[in-house]
Amino acid sequence: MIRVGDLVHRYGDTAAVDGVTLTIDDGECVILAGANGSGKTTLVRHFNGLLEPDEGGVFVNDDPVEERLVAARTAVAMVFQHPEDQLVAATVGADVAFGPENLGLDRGEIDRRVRESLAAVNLDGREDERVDSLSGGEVERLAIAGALAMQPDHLVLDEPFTGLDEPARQSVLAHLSELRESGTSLVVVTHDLRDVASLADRVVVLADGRVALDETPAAAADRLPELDVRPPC
Ligand SMILES: Nc1ncnc2c1ncn2[C@@H]1O[C@H](COP(=O)(O)OP(=O)(O)OP(=O)(O)O)[C@@H](O)[C@H]1O
Repeated sequence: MIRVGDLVHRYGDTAAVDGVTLTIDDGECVILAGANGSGKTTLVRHFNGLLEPDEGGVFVNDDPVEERLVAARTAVAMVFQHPEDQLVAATVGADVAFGPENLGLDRGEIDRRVRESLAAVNLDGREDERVDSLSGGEVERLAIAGALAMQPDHLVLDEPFTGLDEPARQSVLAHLSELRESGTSLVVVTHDLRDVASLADRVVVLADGRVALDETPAAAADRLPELDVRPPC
């Protein structure tokens, strides 16, 4: 479970996250939506301690993130916009293996996770390719594979579908659905609900750093346009 309590994050005098309280249960899929600049990325960066709260705090699996940083980073995997900044190795296989290697897993388990994670994003069998030869969409898929290989309790994806073609999108969606079934919670940051509405249990909309809406997708649909969120078709 991820529990956010009265979280405030300021950049200078401006509160980008302004008193957010939110719980994400295990196995739940939450869409985090809102207009540009509403605080979505800032909020999720607190889920594994990439930012420190000015007020309030975040608990992951009941551990306070600030005090149990390694536990939080093991439990919560993130895929951000500009995934090219997240790549850590020269080849596809080595990049996906990096996280599991740091968990100290044995080689057989690492290889299995690399294979399965690449297959989930339609990059099967491309372990030996250089990352600098990949297209933008392939880099996005590689970053998602890297997060999947961690088999995290909670997976946060910030605008994961922007550069994906339809087969890759369908493949990632199918895998996210399986993950949710297996108890992984998913937080998908987007301002276009068409991507993941079918998967979501809840839609949380931020406006000016505050929770403006927290509803099921069906109940939220009517209010989304006024909050600058594109509703599902
Ligand atoms: N590093 C930073 N320094 C100063 N201000 C920042 C920084 N990062 C974000 N902000 C500001 O904080 C506010 C929230 O930004 P954030 O990126 O969290 O919003 P967002 O909802 O994720 O936006 P987008 O949909 O455009 O990605 C914005 O006003 C933004 O300009």
